[in-house]
Amino acid sequence: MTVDKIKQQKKASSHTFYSKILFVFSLIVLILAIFSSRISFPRLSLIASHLTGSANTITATSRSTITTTSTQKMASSQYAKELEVAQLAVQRAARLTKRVFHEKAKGTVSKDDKSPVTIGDFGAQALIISALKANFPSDEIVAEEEAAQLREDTPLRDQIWELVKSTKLDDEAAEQLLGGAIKDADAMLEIIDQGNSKGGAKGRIWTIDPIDGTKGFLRGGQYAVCLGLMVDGDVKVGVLGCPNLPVDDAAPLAADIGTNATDEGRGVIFSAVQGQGATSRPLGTAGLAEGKSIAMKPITEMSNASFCESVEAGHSDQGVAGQIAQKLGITKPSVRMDSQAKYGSIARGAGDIYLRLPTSKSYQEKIWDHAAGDLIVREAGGQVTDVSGNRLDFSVGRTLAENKGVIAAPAAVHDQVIKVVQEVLGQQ
Ligand SMILES: Nc1ncnc2c1ncn2[C@@H]1O[C@H](COP(=O)(O)O)[C@@H](O)[C@H]1OP(=O)(O)O
Ligand SMILES: [Mg+2]
Repeated sequence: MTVDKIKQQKKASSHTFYSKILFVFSLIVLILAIFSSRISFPRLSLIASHLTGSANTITATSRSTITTTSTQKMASSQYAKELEVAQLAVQRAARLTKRVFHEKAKGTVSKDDKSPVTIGDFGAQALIISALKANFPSDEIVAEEEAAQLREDTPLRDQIWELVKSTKLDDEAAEQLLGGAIKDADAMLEIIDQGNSKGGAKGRIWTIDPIDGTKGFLRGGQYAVCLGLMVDGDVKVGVLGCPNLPVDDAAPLAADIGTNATDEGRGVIFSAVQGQGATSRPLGTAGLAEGKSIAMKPITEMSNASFCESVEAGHSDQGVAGQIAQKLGITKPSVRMDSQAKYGSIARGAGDIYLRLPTSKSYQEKIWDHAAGDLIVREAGGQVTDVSGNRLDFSVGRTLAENKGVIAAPAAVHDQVIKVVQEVLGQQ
């Protein structure tokens, strides 16, 4: 054996020796790393890639880091598509209701429970459900209206169909996102009846009140187009279109807010996603206008606070509300307005407290009358409960069977308000 060959063999065996040491060392580091909860998986693979020197692993690591980042981004904008579709659907439906609002004859008929419903209610419900079904076909829907009456009344059906087929957003992309036009009048009736879910605690369920505050709508006052998404009984997305509220979030709640609304400077969409805050934006006729974050106004002195309640004395006990306000030290008279516009108004700090006191033992509030407003107020820094201080439970069907009344106030004073509510109700 030549000296050269011996040298080569020694070099080779020492190379194998060092490789073995490096391999054992790598193994120890890897085991330690696995047991250390502080080291994340991307960092783990980075260590592995350094140890093995494999270019492939480095690529995989970068990819896994990118995936993690985009997953985190997705998590922070969870329900982004639902929010966009919901806001555009409400904007389009509000466009339809505004056309009816300005007509003298609103195609009003009486429902079985004697409450009024107009061609605006039916038309808005058809447009919203059609947009939801185009985007989320397997979601369930709890909506206020049903088409039975329209199947018997062809002239009324045709009047609604004329409205529905001619109401569009002036934005091609927005219309496309909402799935475009409904096929014909019969398809419209079927769509209206897709809002017949029983509700409940499982899965994705939308709630729709196409015109909340129909009595206000007929009087020329406040009303709201309302849409909420519940997932497993919890409200995740809420949108309120309020065509007759001032656009300006800072506009104080005037006593005449509930009457003689005009289009001038009016029309706002409130929206919220659970954990992402609440927003307001002008109600438009095309794509969505830019939104602004909204928050409830802190109450420093109860004597300066204002409270809202229903115009309709049959919907909320105004006498009891007056006693509660007096006991709280509120000196201003109540601001009366119809619909969930009350929730939106306190969420942006135009008003402070919303009181809804039961007028009968048997009435059960409907989930579509509260789902969106409840989330928007809570996301703006408020608390919403029933008169006993329990959170509204949207998971028990089409009504809030477990709750009586609604008390909404800034979180910091909500307990104080509930205490007084219970004192006053206890004396009844
Ligand atoms: N006795 C009642 N108590 C509370 N709310 C009621 C009562 N009767 C009807 N409502 C509902 O009040 C809502 C309007 O509330 P507001 O007074 O805040 O504008 C309507 O959706 C209406 O439902 P419906 O449309 O079934 O008549
Ligand atoms: Mg309603």
